[in-house]
Amino acid sequence: MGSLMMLRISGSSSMVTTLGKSVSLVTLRSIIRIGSKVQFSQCKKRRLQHHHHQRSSVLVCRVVATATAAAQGEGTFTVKQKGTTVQGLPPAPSEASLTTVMPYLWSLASSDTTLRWRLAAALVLLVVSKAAGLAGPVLLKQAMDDLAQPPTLNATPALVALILAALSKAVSAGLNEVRYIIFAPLGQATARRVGVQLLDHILRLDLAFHLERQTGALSRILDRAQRSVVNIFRAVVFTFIPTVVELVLVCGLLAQKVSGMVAGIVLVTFTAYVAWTVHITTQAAESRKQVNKLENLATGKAVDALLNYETVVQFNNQKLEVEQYNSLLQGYQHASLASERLSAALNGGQALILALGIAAVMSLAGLQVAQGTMTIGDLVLANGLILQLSGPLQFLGFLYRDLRQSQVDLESLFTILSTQSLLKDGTVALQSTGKGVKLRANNLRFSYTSSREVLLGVSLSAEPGQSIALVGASGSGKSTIVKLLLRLYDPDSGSLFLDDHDLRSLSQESLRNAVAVVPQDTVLFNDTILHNIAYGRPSATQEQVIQAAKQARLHDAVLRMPDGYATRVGERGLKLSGGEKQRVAIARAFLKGPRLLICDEATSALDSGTEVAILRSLKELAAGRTCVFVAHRLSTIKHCDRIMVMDAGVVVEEGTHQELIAKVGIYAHMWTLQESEIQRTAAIKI
Ligand SMILES: Nc1ncnc2c1ncn2[C@@H]1O[C@H](COP(=O)(O)OP(=O)(O)OP(=O)(O)O)[C@@H](O)[C@H]1O
Repeated sequence: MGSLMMLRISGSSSMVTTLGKSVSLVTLRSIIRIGSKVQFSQCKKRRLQHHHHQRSSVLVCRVVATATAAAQGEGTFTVKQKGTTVQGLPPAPSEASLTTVMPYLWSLASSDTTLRWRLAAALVLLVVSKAAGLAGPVLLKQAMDDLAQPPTLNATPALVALILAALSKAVSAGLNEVRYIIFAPLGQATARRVGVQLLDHILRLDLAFHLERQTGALSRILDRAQRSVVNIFRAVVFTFIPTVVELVLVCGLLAQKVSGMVAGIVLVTFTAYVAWTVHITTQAAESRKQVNKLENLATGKAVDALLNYETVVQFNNQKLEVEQYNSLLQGYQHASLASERLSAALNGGQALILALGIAAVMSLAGLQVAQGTMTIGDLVLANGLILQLSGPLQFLGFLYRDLRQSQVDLESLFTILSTQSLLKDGTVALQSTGKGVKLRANNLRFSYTSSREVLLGVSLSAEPGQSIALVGASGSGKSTIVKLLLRLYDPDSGSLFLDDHDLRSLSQESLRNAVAVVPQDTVLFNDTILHNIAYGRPSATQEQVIQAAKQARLHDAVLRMPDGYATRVGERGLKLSGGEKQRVAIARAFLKGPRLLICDEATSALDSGTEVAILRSLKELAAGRTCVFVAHRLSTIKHCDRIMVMDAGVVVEEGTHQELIAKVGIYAHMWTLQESEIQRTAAIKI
């Protein structure tokens, strides 16, 4: 005997589903304390290592469940705990300058103890590897000075110094590699956190935000934000800090071992180099912004055309799409070329400054050697140290550019992260299971844009388990009411109540758990049909999903098409008809078991045979739940408890089918028209 147990933990909130009943829990302890309903005991945590280096832990517990008198279960259950919990991000700064980005990234990286240790270890290794690198030229100078004193009695110290000088490079490089390995997870983990949080944030933003953005452009921002985080970390931890440390060490050594003058020239060269790099890169950043903008437009255009492939082909507009894409790409090319030219100026200038600096140091050192104020060893030391510094300096320019570009990319990230949803989430939890919900709407007024009001004072109500229908002319505001019910928008004035709670006071999660929508056009994910149905309740078992599919009259043969349950929609010729897609939507709703069912033109795109079959499924689904039907075909809603006839944003008639027919008003007129249409079609068929 067994009962279904699923526990999902993410962050601090938990959810346990037992015998079809969901209970929100804060920690595992409180699950154990529930006692009378569910008892977890002998819990053992087991860590699992998956491929792709993912780790998760699994809690295996002995569970005794006595949820209802009829169903009792006892047995050992596996409780899965997600290994990839994501903590919240620190608040994003309002703009992306170096002074705001660094503290932001620092707080991202330092919020995790392991990452903090990695960062500390990487910084220690950095100093040690730099010191090892600089030891090379110093040892070389030592050997030169020893060997330059004839006759050399004992050459051993000089030879040892030469060998150590050669080895120091290898030691420095080796330590560098270790630093990369220690650092890599830090950059990756931080980038992942940014990516996950950004997607989470975007998905929680309101519909208005999503309607204004192009999906392709959003996905690029998501992509670039993660790359930028890694780039900035790499640039700062591997290049800027090391170069500054190295510069200080080199100048100190030169001043002490060679001369203050040489150290001064190195400092001037470095300053000129950085000034040139910053000057050109600032211009390049502007140019890069333009490149990004045009690239986003071009990608967005291509994604749009691909997503709307069928429409493009139906209107024979391939040429138009390609031409528009081409002109956007041309703009992108011009902007990229300008960016490339700046890049060439940057590289040329940097090389020149460096060459002039080295020439100045070497000629000064050569002069001093000739005058006898400097040894050959000093000259070798100066040369070695400058070469040591020039390597990372060249890298510095490249990474500074990268850094500025990343800064530009992060600006888009911050803009999105600081965008707040227009809909403030409430705190009251609407009961998600149980009988139908009580629905009230008082005097709803709403406009999408300030220029036109779409709803001009709509009131409606439904008792638990009742069904209401919204009918009326196209554009009269029926779907808008549905959007308000789902709280995709808030009304400008008036209020909506579910179970006597104002919709604005409800948590959106609980609201959406209690409501299911069967839309006109069901969107399927590129996954198996089972997955698409399970989307209604991801924690459902395969048996429950198949049961829901049966309730929606989706035949097993369709589920298994073309060979087994594993085929993804769109793969190996698996494509569903309009009616089958509707059944998937209905199966989703069955699985969800909502308190409020909304059918927005659920059958209007179907032939009458399929419509009858789907209406039968819908009727079963609707039983006991509160339902809102939006329909053009009146035959589909004539049994509803209340029918609201809408026109230009107001309810013009309301009542039952019989009452409205008896009234001989708009509804009765629409009914007569549709009936005679049906008879005419039937006559044509005969
Ligand atoms: N996102 C939007 N932005 C601006 N106007 C919108 C938006 N969505 C709908 N509208 C407008 O609001 C009005 C009401 O639209 P709604 O979709 O609610 O009508 P409907 O009665 O459901 O129509 P139909 O029966 O054709 O689906 C229409 O004039 C429509 O153009």
